[in-house]
Amino acid sequence: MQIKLTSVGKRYNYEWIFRNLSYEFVSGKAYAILGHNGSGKSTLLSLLSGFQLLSEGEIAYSIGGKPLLVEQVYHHLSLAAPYQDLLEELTLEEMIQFHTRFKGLRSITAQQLPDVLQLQKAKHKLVRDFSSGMRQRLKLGLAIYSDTPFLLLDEPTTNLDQAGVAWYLEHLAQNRKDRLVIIGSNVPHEYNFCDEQLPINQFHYTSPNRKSSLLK
Ligand SMILES: Nc1ncnc2c1ncn2[C@@H]1O[C@H](COP(=O)(O)OP(=O)(O)OP(=O)(O)O)[C@@H](O)[C@H]1O
Repeated sequence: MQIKLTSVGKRYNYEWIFRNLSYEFVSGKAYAILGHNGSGKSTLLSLLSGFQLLSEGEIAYSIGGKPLLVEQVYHHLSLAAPYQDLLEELTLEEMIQFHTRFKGLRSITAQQLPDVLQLQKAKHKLVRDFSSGMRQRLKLGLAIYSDTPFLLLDEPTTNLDQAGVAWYLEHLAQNRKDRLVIIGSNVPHEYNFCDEQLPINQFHYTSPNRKSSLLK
């Protein structure tokens, strides 16, 4: 999987979040998108996932050397993010069954996943009754263990305790080979292992006065 950005910019209404972003992401590497709160990390991740439209520029995707339409990216993508919903009315076991109808798992079976998540005791518990750390582990486990070449993780250790952070680092390390991994973060322990760091601030649009930053 390869993603090439050429002069990409995104604005909401009249506010440019970033502009002139040219970059190339390739499989086999892990990338950290860095920046303070509100700097545009989640915005960039959602552009990369194809969930949001660009305001300017181009994003080209390819897989195995063949071009991939943006509409097809979600087939090859797994995602864990704070704004992602879980199905509250399902039990853990049902949630895993539901997920695997759309995305198969890599290296383990659906029956093994609760053990891998260290949530075996919660197999029959409704997701709505999960603690925030359990929810985060479930989101991460479904993303990391989905059989996809493109893994996007936004703020992956949100709500995790020390053991949860260690779990995340271990399971991601075991499942990142040959994948493109992109992490949005401002917490060093969740991205220290990444091969590349991309501070979003360097693409912030700065203008001498606010008027000239308005869209012409
Ligand atoms: N749908 C939207 N409409 C208008 N403005 C938006 C929208 N989504 C995000 N923004 C603005 O874009 C900017 C970047 O937001 P974004 O969520 O990408 O930042 P972030 O770096 O991920 O922040 P955090 O670390 O707090 O999660 C912020 O100023 C935010 O208010």
